[in-house]
Amino acid sequence: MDLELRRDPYNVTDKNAIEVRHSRGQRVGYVAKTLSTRLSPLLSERKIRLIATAGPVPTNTVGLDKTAMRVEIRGKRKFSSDPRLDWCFEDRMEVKRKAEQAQREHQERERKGLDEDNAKMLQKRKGGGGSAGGTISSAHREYDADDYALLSNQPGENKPLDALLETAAEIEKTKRPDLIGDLFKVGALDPALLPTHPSPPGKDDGTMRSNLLPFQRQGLAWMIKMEHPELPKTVDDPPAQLWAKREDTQGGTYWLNTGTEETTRDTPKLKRGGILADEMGLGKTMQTIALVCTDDTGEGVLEGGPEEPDERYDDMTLIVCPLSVAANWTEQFQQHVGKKRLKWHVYHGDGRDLTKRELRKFDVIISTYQVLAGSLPDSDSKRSSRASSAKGDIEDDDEDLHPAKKQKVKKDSVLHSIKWRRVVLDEGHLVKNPKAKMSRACADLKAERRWILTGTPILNSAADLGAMLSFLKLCKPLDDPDQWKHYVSKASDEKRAKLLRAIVLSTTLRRTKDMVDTSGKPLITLPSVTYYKYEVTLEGEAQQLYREVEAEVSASVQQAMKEDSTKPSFTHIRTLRDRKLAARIQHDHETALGVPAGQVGAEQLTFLRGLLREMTEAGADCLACNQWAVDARITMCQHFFCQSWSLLRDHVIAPAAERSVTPSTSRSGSVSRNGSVTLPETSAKTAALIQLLKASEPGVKSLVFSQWTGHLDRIEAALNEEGITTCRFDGSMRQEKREAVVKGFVVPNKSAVAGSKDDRDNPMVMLLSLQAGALGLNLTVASQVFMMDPWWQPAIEAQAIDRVNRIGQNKPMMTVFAGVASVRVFQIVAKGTVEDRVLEIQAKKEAVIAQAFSGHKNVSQSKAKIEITDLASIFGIGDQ
Ligand SMILES: Nc1ncnc2c1ncn2[C@@H]1O[C@H](COP(=O)(O)OP(=O)(O)OP(=O)(O)O)[C@@H](O)[C@H]1O
Repeated sequence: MDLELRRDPYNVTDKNAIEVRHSRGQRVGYVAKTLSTRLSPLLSERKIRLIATAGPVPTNTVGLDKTAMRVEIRGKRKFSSDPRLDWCFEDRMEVKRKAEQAQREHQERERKGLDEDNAKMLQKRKGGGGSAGGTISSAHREYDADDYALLSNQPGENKPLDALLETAAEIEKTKRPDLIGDLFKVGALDPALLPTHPSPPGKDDGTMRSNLLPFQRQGLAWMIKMEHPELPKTVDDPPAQLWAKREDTQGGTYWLNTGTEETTRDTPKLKRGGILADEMGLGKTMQTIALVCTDDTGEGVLEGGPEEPDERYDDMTLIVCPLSVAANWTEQFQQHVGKKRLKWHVYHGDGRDLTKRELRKFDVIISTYQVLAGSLPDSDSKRSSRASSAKGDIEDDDEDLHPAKKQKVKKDSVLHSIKWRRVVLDEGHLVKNPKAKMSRACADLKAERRWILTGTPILNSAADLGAMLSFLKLCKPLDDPDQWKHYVSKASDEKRAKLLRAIVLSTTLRRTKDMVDTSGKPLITLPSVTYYKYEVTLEGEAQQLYREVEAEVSASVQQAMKEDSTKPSFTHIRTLRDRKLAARIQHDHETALGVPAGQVGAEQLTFLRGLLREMTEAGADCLACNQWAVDARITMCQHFFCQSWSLLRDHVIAPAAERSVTPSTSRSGSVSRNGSVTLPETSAKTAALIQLLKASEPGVKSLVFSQWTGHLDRIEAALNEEGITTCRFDGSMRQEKREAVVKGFVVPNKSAVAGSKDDRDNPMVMLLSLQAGALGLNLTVASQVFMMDPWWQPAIEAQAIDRVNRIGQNKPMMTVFAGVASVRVFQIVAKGTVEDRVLEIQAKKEAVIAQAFSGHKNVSQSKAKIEITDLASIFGIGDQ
């Protein structure tokens, strides 16, 4: 059979390694070292190519030690005289042997003091032999198994993946704290005990093409109840949206707000909706679709019988999501419902041409956060006028808007002019800053029922919950950020923890993948996830460069901490570090090229502005806050930020032509046309990635995440060079392109491995930017995830990983390691750099958030410490 031989320059144990692959592309072993050492340099110089054949070679080489093969070495005639090829030619080898023999004899004679003439003659013979003619155009030589073999069963080489995995540290992440989930794991709050919808939409009644799973039927019933909330009937009933019923000494009843301790005799108004926070991939989209397909009256679920919906609202649901998941929603509607039953429309890009009247023909409108944020005027922050489209006919909603905080939406904001039955914010944790334009635009929508879907309700701190309440308008008055600050943030540890728990329990439902039903059966069965920390070592100059830059950044952090006004965040620091690194490398590069530092050329400026425009239109997220970038700025190294990230302000390009570029230091200088700078860590990590990808089992598709699109570019180039076909999903891509990429990738490619011929039309690797690709996508076709740079927020990483670890991940045979079916997650970390410490910070961050909910002492100090001490510890400041 034909075999393929190719260089494996990323092999860490042997830089001359040559892989042997089946014609289908699967690696079966390596060429014997004795031979690969000779051939490898010539292959790299492209002086030769190899054609190999052998008898049958099994796909599974376990148990196989060595096997012989025949290799033809082909190349251009002019290279044939290269002395490194002498060993291929019997005549040249004969001459060589004779010369060596003569040499030995000569040395012997010399040693014995024999005559000089003979020695000269022998020397001449040796030189002549080296230039002997011959051709290698079809030279070949047969070797025995010892000389020329496939090594297949030696530790570290015959099972390349096993060997690689052995060098990676397995990280215990399966037991990561899930504070919100844990609240539901106790006693009567156990979601397994929730009532089930008796007759959910499904295949039987023809309303949906799929049936809900049992826990999803419970979820649907809970959602319906939350859309029809009821106040407690007796003093013993649990509070609803924090309102508890109380009796005074005269037997009269009044209402106590358990959050603010305010009392009133007026019956409080409850709001409709809540937070569905099931872990990623358990079917929040699916349950929401079922809710849309269900009768709005709550029939069959409400104990008191159906309740007529308010007719002042249009019977329409608005779904607001990040652009990257808009296609997923249409796909899910198509898959589970179909156009005959429901009509939906995507209100984004060209889809925005429809008028209000035209939109009313649809049941569901899917739009994006970017469209919503664009509906507020640019300089709206100081305005406080009333929402323009409100005619005052929906009093409830007008009351919802805190008068001082009402916004003036643009007159043509169709989405704000509709009174929605229901508004759903998908990935609703994105509205984490209630003062941000995007959050305000969402809060200003008019809706009878408001929902947030998120698998990661808490990203940074308990304040994220407050931000969600601002949209939901639940648990008044804590939905007002100022009131939240007053009653929650400033409360004592114990009181705050109690309050947070009460808010979660009256607004949220969360089920996690490890939960079981009442009979002890898991909610869903998924393969396990194994996490590996895979360290790469930076050497020599790269290591030195990192040390120097980290020292510089450390000084900046110390300064910022002293001033206290800047409040640097983890992301700031990482960005600052990378920026400094890039600037340094850039500077060196420019010095070498003779480009004057500190100047930005017109062409480059045009390029960066174009890119900025493109990214803004595409709705790229701010690298620092992970939200849709407000008043976006781009750095010279093509990083995209909200204007407000002050540490970076000196280094950015603003959209308006009159604003100029102000490079921060003479070091930053100009950048090449595409602005890319190769950080040394990238190449070391890419080498590791290539090794792991190539060693993976046939059929295993992989997701590769990085937060820097520049890194993705370089990874892409390196992988492509290695013959590994890739596809790409990032924030700069248009909606249609994203859709097409996902559609192409989700087709399984069962027998292919990365880099084989079979991966050309159906790639085994998808490169994703963490910002655009971590949320909402269904990519269960993959069973391996690579995180190329650790992220500060564990929840963001969990989001990325759960693109594969979700319903539909049923390919356990694909990644069997040590006999266990598993999804593999690799955290590729540059050893001895700041990244090493990020993983520790992740764990700490989780613990600090958990503390806020548990009410441990000194929570507020701990909270502050995550900002300051951890930053300090990243750069070793605390140790000084
Ligand atoms: N009852 C069901 N029947 C068939 N497929 C289902 C069902 N529930 C969920 N799925 C599928 O499981 C996958 C994950 O579901 P879904 O996208 O709704 O999860 P999610 O919780 O919204 O995830 P994320 O938080 O990542 O957005 C989807 O492909 C969906 O079609």
